[in-house]
Amino acid sequence: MESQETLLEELLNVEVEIQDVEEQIKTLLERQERLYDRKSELKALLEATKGSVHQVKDGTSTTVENWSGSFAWDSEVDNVRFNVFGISTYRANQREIINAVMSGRDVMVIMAAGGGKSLCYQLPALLRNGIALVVSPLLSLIQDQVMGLAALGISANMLTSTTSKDEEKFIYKALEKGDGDLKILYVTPEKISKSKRFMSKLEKCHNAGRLSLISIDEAHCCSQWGHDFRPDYKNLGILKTQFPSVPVIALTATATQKVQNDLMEMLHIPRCVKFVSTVNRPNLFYMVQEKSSVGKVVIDEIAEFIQEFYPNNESGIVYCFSRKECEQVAKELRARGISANYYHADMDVNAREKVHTWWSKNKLQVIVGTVAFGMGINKPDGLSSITAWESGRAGRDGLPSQCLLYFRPADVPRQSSMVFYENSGLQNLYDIVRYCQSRRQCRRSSIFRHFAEPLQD
Ligand SMILES: Nc1ncnc2c1ncn2[C@@H]1O[C@H](COP(=O)(O)OP(=O)(O)OP(=O)(O)O)[C@@H](O)[C@H]1O
Repeated sequence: MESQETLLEELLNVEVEIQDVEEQIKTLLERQERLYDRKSELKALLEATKGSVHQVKDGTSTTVENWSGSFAWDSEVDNVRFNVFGISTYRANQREIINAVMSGRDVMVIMAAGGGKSLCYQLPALLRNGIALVVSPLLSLIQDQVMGLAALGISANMLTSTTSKDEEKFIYKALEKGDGDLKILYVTPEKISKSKRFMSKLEKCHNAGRLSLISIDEAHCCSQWGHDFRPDYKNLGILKTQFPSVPVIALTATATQKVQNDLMEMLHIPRCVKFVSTVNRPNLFYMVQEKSSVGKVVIDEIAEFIQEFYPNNESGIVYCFSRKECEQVAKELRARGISANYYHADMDVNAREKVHTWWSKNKLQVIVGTVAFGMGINKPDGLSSITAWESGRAGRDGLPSQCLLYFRPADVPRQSSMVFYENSGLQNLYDIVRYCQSRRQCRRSSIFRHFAEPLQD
């Protein structure tokens, strides 16, 4: 039997060796992190290079024409901007985009969430003769837009699964015969791909010279490389084929170079004028918090965060992974004195609309949703306690807003199984895991890198 002294000596040696190995692991992990960062940077740069070659070949460039010069419609546009939309000055690229659309060109707009994309097609829609068609992926998004336009006194309608028979009749008459007052018509993509009746009315509208503009909102949904591919968006190329003389404006907040190229191809707009604004949103503050394995602790933390930073009922969204979790989290937040309700695709349309309206009118502080609630909700104020994927909703009024992501490495396998069959699914997931784990890099810089944009201070 070895003496106690020998054992102690060996224990000490082992401890020293463990410490040494831990140091080495730390150094290696740091090295791995740097390499991953450089890898993403190089891949993004490579994509961007491919893109610019493509741009030159296609002649799609923002520099060829001067869209900020003066145009015949300047005074009319200014009048509508100010007196109908109540907007005193343009934000970056808005005026140029409007001029390109008014000139009848196909246009692609990449502009950060809340940057003011809607004005870029709504304003030309009012000035051009006839009806503008807007394709938008989600009911909640469409309802929100139509509500907003009605408040401005603009005649906009939507043709979706919830449209009443009377309203449908009104819309079809407007398309077919030019009756009634309709300037902007919102539809979901299924209408284009599945409703022969609608397409035939649209054709009549076009033949009579009354289809003024086609707008594809959230256009990244067309691309399998985008983060939210929707099969019905795949067929939207038919619009340009059938109505070649009508300008198409494709808008999205997020499109890597690969997605942009894909969109031009899928929507048949190879010669579009492209406007790319910065992805940077200086008013958003990104934070990552380690997520406890105990559910109650996480809810306590979220509730404390809301109560500490947003005591005046400022609006927010909490995103969860599943519908069941949304319901549980909303209940738990209510139990902690926060006015919260859930929103997900399993609810019936009326219940969903009610929650959305309460929240919009500040009768509800927090919506707990799946990403179904993410896209396009136009509510400008307040906080968002959200995943990085959906920070799009936060701070749309330009005021400071916080984006807090709860991360636990043990959640990764569950997420992996969900995205495994998606194009670039795992790659995107690992990017976000690195975003969470990196302690060295500014979080904002990962966003620039992902979209191949030069770093800003
Ligand atoms: N030039 C402007 N001046 C002031 N406010 C503006 C201007 N342009 C747009 N807005 C307002 O900014 C908010 C966001 O605009 P909009 O909904 O068009 O954003 P978006 O780019 O479509 O965002 P998302 O990608 O999230 O849908 C709206 O409340 C809109 O009225």
